[in-house]
Amino acid sequence: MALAVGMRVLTRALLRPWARGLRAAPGRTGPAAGGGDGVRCFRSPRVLVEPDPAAGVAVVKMRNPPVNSLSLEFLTELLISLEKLENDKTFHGIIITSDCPGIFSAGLDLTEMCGRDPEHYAEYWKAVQEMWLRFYLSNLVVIAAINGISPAGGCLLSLTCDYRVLANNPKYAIGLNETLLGIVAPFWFKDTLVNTIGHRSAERALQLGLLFPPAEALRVGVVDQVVPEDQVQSTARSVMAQWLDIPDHARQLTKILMRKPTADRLLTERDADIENFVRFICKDSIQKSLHAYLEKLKQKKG
Ligand SMILES: CCCCC/C=C\C/C=C\CCC/C=C/C(=O)SCCNC(=O)CCNC(=O)[C@H](O)C(C)(C)COP(=O)(O)OP(=O)(O)OC[C@H]1O[C@@H](n2cnc3c(N)ncnc32)[C@H](O)[C@@H]1OP(=O)(O)O
Repeated sequence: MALAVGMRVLTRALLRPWARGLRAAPGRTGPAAGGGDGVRCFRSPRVLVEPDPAAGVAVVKMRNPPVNSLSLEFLTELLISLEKLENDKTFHGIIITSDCPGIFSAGLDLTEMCGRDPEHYAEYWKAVQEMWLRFYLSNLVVIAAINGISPAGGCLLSLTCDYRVLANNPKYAIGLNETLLGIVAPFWFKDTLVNTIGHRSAERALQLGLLFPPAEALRVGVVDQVVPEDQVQSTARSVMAQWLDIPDHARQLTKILMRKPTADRLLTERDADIENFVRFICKDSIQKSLHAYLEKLKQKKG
């Protein structure tokens, strides 16, 4: 008993620095509907939360069609959903997945980084940082059930999770492909990949902008498991049960021990990182590359 209380105090002390200043901004979430068992169901236009209170797990479904691009509004809604779940003692784990067929997330929303003013770029980048910090340091067990393609920011979101299950579909691929767009993955994207697959594999993947199909993703370690498409959710649920069997405080402290140095680096350089991003993204050459890339995506159809 005394040990459990001591662990709780220690956990709070360790988590406190991240809790401060990391609260999600108020957004457009809909009213929480009370469930019959007292557990709240969270609704927002782009995030669907399906709670399973008996298991202590909630499934968070991203539904920002057509491609779940991480727009400012979508990021805000995701963060608010995460915060609500973290603040509800019913939940110990979340499974993040997509409600858009064939696409987990197309990554950062290119329209947020093109043809806007520097203030907008700064606001957007702060939200991207926030998403990374909040998911990376979440006290919940976070499992990605990756049921679609997951480039760049979509891959980053998966990499913040504790475990990744990818559907075995040859159309799906995952990786940090920024260089293919003529842009550079920031140091904290790079650090997260290095922590997951090691320095050499990360260097090669980042320079070449590799998008790994399922078998390759598993071999290099970008994902932990590849399963038939119809088993992605059930696999995520059974992996979650294993993780939830571990005493929560011990697991949370271990997660923080493993991730703190990486998160600290961004926390201490957060403003400089925003300035760097704004300077980089405002360059004519970068704007031209991004415009050309967006045009190519649009013309693909016609
Ligand atoms: C040393 C100095 C260092 C300094 C460093 C400082 C700062 C670093 C600077 C920048 C870092 C930025 C990091 C960026 C991270 C990112 O995530 S960038 C986004 C990367 N994403 C992609 O490359 C994916 C692009 N999309 C696709 O490949 C495809 O859309 C698809 C996901 C495979 C889906 O294909 P399909 O189903 O065929 O759908 P469409 O291509 O037709 O797309 C439908 C519409 O969606 C629009 N769209 C697609 N992706 C995005 C996106 N990421 N953002 C916004 N919009 C997107 C697409 O244009 C279509 O729109 P329309 O319907 O035509 O209007």
